[in-house]
Parts: sequence; C-alpha cells; structure tokens
Amino acid sequence: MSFDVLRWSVSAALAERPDAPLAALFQGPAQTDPIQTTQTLSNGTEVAFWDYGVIAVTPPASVAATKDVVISCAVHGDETAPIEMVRDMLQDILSERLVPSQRVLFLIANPAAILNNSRFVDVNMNRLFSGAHNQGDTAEHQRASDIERYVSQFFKLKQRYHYDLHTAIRDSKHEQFAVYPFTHGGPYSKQQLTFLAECGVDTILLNRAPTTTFSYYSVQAHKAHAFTVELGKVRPFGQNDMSRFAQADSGLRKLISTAALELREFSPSRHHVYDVCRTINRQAEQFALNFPDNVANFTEFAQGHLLATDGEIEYRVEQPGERIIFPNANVAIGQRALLTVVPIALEQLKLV
Ligand SMILES: O=C(O)CCC(=O)N[C@@H](CCC(=O)O)C(=O)O
Ligand SMILES: [Zn+2]
Repeated sequence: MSFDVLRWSVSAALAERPDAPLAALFQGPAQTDPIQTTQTLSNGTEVAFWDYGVIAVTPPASVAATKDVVISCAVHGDETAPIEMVRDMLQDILSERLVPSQRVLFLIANPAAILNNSRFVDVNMNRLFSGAHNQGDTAEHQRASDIERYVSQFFKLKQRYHYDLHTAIRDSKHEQFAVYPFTHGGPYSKQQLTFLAECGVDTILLNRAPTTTFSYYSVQAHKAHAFTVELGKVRPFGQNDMSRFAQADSGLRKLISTAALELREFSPSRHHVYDVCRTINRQAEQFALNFPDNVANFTEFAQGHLLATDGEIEYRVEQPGERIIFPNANVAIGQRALLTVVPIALEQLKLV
C-alpha cells in the first residue's frame, strides 16, 4: 500500500469532512486488512501505521527523544472533539507543520463506535482494561486487548506519559478536569499537575482505587504518568467549538515537539482537587437518579439529599461538600452509575 494512500486516508479523509471519510482510516482503503506500514517523511519523522487508528510517530535518530507520549481519543466513540484534535495533530505531522521531537503513539481507540455514532457498540471500552477484556468476546474486548498490546509495544523510554482524551456527557462546573488514577501510594507529580493546568485542566479528581480504565492501565502496567482528561461536553462532529480546546491542543503539541518543556513553577492555589468519596455501581433494574439531566458535574447537594435509588437502596449525600460526577442511570447492571467527590487540599497529598 503506497504512502500516498495512507496520507490520503489520514489527511484528506480526516479533514474537512470528518464524518463519512473517517472510515478510510479505520477500515483501510480496501476495507479489508488492517493498515500496517511505515513511511519516513522528508523531515526524517517516521510514521508507522500499526493498525486502524494506531499510529506511532518517531523523530529522526538525530533527535534524542526522551519521552514516550500516548495520546488517545475515542475510547468513547461519540466524544468527537478529542478525535478532531488528534486528526489535526496527525495532519500537521504528515504535512510537516508539526515536527515531533518525542516518540508519540496516537490511538483512535474505538473506530467502530465512531462509525456507529455511539459511546460504544456492545460494551463500554473504558471498563475493559487491565485484563477485564478477558471476560468477554465482543469486538470491544478484542480491541482493548489489542490496544494493551500496542501500548506495551510502544513504551520503551523511562519518561512515559498517557493522556486519554474524553468529553463528558453533562455540563461540568469545572469545564475541564482530569482523573488522576490510583498511584498505589506513589506521589502525585507537581510537574504533571502544572502541565495539565497549562493545558487549561486545573481541576483534578483523585481516584484512589484500582479501576479497569485505560489511564489506570498505563499507570499500573507501565508506570506512566497517565490521566483521563475531560475536555468539555460531548457534541456531534462539526458542532465542537474547537477554540475551547485550544489550550489543551497547544499544550500537547508543545509536549511532543519540544526537547524540554518549560513550565511555570508549581503553585498549589492553581489547582482544584477532589477526592473520590463514593463509587455507586448500579445493582438493580429499577435505578433512578433523583436530579435532572441538566444538573452539571461537580454540583453540590446538602447532606441527606437523596441522590439515587437502586431497587430498595437509597443513596444520600453523606458528607458536607459532597458533589456528583459522571451520573448515568443508563449503565449496565454492575457498572458505575455515579461518583461522588469532596474537595481536598493539595497539602494533604504526597507530592514530588
Ligand atoms: O460524562 C460521563 O458521564 C462519562 C465521561 C467519561 O467517559 N468518563 C470516564 C472517566 C474514566 C476514569 O474514571 O478515569 C469514564 O467513565 O470512562
Ligand atoms: Zn469518555
């Protein structure tokens, strides 16, 4: 397969008409075998297509890369703004307007869900990592397993980063926020908190328990600095105001294209930090949230307020300052239907 075909499939196909032609990248021009080829651009950058939506970019040997950076999107297929960001970065790399000086793995995680205009086809892929993909045989189980293999194949250097880009179903009182997965007692990185803040993500949610999310997988299996980054609200292709993502886009571009990132000094007052206080998994057929769909993430309710009913169980606010995140009554039984968080002072955390 010639590079021109690949270039077309990434640049032209993902450009002005981001909906239909996406298929070209994900399914390959002949819509048969996965794309697997490597080509070198005139500036020496190597672009390797490992599979549909799996693109590894390596700077020329003369540039001593020090960082491995995974930038993923579309773990949820309807979260389109991050897909557009990744598309534009790839286009700019292919046209040599963006010249990476670090190794980068771009992952468009769930192409089938993108083409289906849905969060997922059979199963929420962000519950299938760290081995959970062994518990089923849908295409999403297979893809999560493949993605773990590609990430393992990619990470080589000591400094490892993974930004898994998402958008949230609801509005959020903090429009952009990141989930900092369980570090198993390891310290939180001041440099990463500062980098995220410079990307416009000044709100952090600490999830201090193992999960089956993609970002936790990279922390646990590869000792990467990894985050689920929520950049705004879910909207269909063409309806994203990309100016709202400009700061994150520019931060990520700087990260991959500069030898040493210059960051402002760490300042605790710059960050809003929340600790996950309860994870509520749906248990019954009769599950209902006791607040409307337009209630935003991070909304605080008074102590005792009824948040949800799950069969006979009533979930009420237990602590002052408790707020809701990611409420979703439509999840499958056994899956997370709601998180609650409380503010926590950064000074209480081990930082490095
Ligand atoms: O808006 C929502 O309800 C869901 C947004 C979303 O997809 N969030 C991620 C968070 C992953 C994590 O906890 O690291 C998810 O639910 O998978
Ligand atoms: Zn998502």
